[in-house]
Amino acid sequence: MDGILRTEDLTRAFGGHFAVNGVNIIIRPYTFTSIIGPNGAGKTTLFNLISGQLKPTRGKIFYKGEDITGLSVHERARLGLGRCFQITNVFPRLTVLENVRLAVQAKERVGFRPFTPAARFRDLTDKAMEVLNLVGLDGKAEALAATLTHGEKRKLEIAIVLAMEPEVLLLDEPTAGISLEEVPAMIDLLQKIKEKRDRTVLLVEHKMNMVLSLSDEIVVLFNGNVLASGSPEDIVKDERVQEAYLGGGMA
Ligand SMILES: Nc1ncnc2c1ncn2[C@@H]1O[C@H](COP(=O)(O)OP(=O)(O)OP(=O)(O)O)[C@@H](O)[C@H]1O
Repeated sequence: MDGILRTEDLTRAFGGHFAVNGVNIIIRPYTFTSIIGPNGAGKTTLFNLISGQLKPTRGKIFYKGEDITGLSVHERARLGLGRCFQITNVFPRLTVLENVRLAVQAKERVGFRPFTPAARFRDLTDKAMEVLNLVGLDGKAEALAATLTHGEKRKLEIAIVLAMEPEVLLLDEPTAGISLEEVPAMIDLLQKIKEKRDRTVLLVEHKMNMVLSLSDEIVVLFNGNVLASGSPEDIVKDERVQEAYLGGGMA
């Protein structure tokens, strides 16, 4: 089975150091899959290889059976791989709604336009509000993006990517840097995205406890290799995984 995404012997070296080393993973469509591992395990490197920000030293990446190894970030995005690009994606002087409406508009530019300009504007606004509703930022629609908290900015960033309707949503540590009080709301949002079951989600995270409840599948990286992969139940039982996480203490 090919899955929606598959890597084959995916490898990236920096100098003599193999950050990702011969990784073979298969991501099944419409699943929520998390890539976890201790610091330095190679998660971000693997993620950057999948999104196209980094080129592999060796190996291949397939999307829906097609070899996309040579494609740029933008070409991959056009095929349906949507990645949250940190906060740089957000225009701080625009409102939250304007930020998301621009993303809806960018997505629809390529599509069929049956509306008058006014009706089209309403339609874009409605679609943007729908996404803001999902991420819980509808109450902040008219706020300037610059005034959001860090956690809200990360939600906005997710809203912008969701507005572009990617088939695969790539999320890089969505709780990184946000305050502890904002973490449960982010987990709730990830849960909601999962429950919709309308796209495949690939999450990179180093907090084991956070991904156990969210994930259908977990891939554990250690020293650039896949240490284990399987359901959350399989992963918690795996002794190699327990050892990798501080000799038994799951982080
Ligand atoms: N651009 C780079 N140049 C040199 N070494 C790098 C580079 N990027 C990553 N590395 C090294 O590759 C290894 C894997 O790094 P990576 O950032 O992928 O790990 P990670 O699992 O995402 O870690 P963390 O949880 O700390 O973010 C580390 O040893 C890191 O120092």
